[in-house]
Amino acid sequence: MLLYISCGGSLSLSLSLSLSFSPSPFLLFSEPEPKRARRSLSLSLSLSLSLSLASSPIERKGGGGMEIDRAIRESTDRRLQTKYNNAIYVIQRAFALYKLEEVALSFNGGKDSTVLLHLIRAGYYLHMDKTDFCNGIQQDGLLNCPIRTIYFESPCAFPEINSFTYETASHYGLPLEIIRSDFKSGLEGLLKEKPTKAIFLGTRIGDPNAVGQEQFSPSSNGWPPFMRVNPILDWSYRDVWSFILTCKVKYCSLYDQGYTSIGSIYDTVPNTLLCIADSSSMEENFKPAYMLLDGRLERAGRAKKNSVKSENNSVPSNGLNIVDAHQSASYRASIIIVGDEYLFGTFEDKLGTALCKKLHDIGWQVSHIAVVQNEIDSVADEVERWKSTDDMVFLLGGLGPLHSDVSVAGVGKAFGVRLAPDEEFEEYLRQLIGNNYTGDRNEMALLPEGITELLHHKMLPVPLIKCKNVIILAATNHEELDTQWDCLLELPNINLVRTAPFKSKHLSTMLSEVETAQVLSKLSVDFPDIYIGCHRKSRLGPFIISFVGKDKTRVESAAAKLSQSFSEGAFSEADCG
Ligand SMILES: Cc1cc2nc3c(=O)[nH]c(=O)nc-3n(C[C@H](O)[C@H](O)[C@H](O)COP(=O)(O)O)c2cc1C
Ligand SMILES: Nc1ncnc2c1ncn2[C@@H]1O[C@H](COP(=O)(O)OP(=O)(O)OP(=O)(O)O)[C@@H](O)[C@H]1O
Ligand SMILES: [Mg+2]
Repeated sequence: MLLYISCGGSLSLSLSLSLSFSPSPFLLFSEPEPKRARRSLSLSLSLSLSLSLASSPIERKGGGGMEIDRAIRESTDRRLQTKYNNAIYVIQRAFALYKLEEVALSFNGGKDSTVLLHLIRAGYYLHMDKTDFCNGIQQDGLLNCPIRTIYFESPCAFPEINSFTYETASHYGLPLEIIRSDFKSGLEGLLKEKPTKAIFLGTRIGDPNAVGQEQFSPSSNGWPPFMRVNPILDWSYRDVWSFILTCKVKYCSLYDQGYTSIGSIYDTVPNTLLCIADSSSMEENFKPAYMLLDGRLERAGRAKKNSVKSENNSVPSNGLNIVDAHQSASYRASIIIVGDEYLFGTFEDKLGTALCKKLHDIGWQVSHIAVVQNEIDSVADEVERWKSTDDMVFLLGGLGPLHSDVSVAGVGKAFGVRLAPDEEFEEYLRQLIGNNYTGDRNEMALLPEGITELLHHKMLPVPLIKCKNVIILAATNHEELDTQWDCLLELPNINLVRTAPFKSKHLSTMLSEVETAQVLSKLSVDFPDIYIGCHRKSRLGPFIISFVGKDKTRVESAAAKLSQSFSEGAFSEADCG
């Protein structure tokens, strides 16, 4: 369903002029709150085009976007200026490529779309500025921003987000098009009703949906055809807040209450990293979003989709359901060991086994352990194979500055993303190894773009690398593995969930495999939820049968059933540590 709401703006010059003087929308807006950080705005008298218009009605009403351009140019933040210039370039390219009525801004009141809105206002002002000078048109008509603005309104949105979106649209005269259906069908309807060739989005590298996107990316297969324009794709969390604070633009009040990335009311809470410890108060208080130091943790307040699995281990009588119940309570991991030395037989891998034990101890199943060569393709193939079937994939080895250290590149290839320099990781490496790199850029700081999360912990000299559900461990011995594992268990939001531990029982017998085979085969059918494994240390020594599962009673009854099938004393309990 599509609703068109005119908020005081229009594509027509005269209409936008008359409506922009209506005072009511502006009353909704106050100056930025005092607690927000302010930067002094020095009024330099440089002969910039924007300053030459400083006293025009555009500036007085604040609708023309020139104040944004001026705030950035007057700031001393060189990084922000570069990011701004690049974003404006992308926006101007879009305005040059498409007719104004064919482009739309996808705006949802979030911090990224707030930045995007103001960049578009500035880009539009600069674009029109050039056009008008060419055409000899006066500037005074550009009080509002007449870019079509689409908002997918949902009953699950925070009321603060909803009202901020409406107020902002009203304030800047954005012609708002409200869509009350899911993104895909909403866009199908939109494209049928109005020719829409390009849509501006506030997507940033690091967003789950940014993988593989460029600044201009056609919509995905299966989506209606349009160009996704992502002017702030390369902006960091810090860049977003530098822009908002430098330009002193209003943002949704939730960001002053500890929210750092906003989804629905059902999956978003304030970011605990901003919680202010105050034992005297019963209430939890939070610092504003711009105080978050590590932007990589901006989504720490967002619940992970599908992260909560059923812990219900109850066993129904029907065997099929037993399997389902058992599987739903288990997480699966795979382990990939990278190293030619293990394949030559020169060294024996012990860390993989130790990691299996650690995973087993937190109730996870290890589906697979592989040893691969130091080749990007070997790593990529193996990661590719397991990343979608297992909850987590662990890589051991192949991390470092050597030609044979290919784990990071292999992971990037498996996800189809390129490697890009990671400033923060580079800084850690610099602190650890000084400036003794080969070449002018540290190759170890090239990480898979858009999917890398650095896992920080005070016990780790360098954060661990996580790409989606793949974690690259940096351990070379048991002690390091123990430390890294303990850190992983303490870190929030990485989905390494402790589940019900496995229970096991081991029986030892001097009976032969031939004598026990038939009974064991029937047991495995009767107890599909229990792993029944056999092991012997020597051909002539005792034969060990293991029963492993999450339900202790089921483990016990499977073991008891085996014992009862043979003469008394044929089995004794074995301790397999
Ligand atoms: C205007 C617009 C265009 C989109 N186009 C695509 C697309 O082409 N392909 C796609 O997979 N998702 C597309 N999406 C969905 C987004 O990738 C993403 O799921 C959405 O922004 C919600 O993010 P969240 O799941 O983190 O809340 C689009 C969303 C919007 C609002
Ligand atoms: N409901 C929506 N209506 C319109 N556009 C949307 C909607 N949800 C997402 N988008 C578009 O997708 C972009 C990315 O969404 P995302 O949630 O990552 O960023 P944000 O909401 O702007 O900021 P935050 O990360 O703080 O939530 C938005 O900037 C906006 O362009
Ligand atoms: Mg959001």
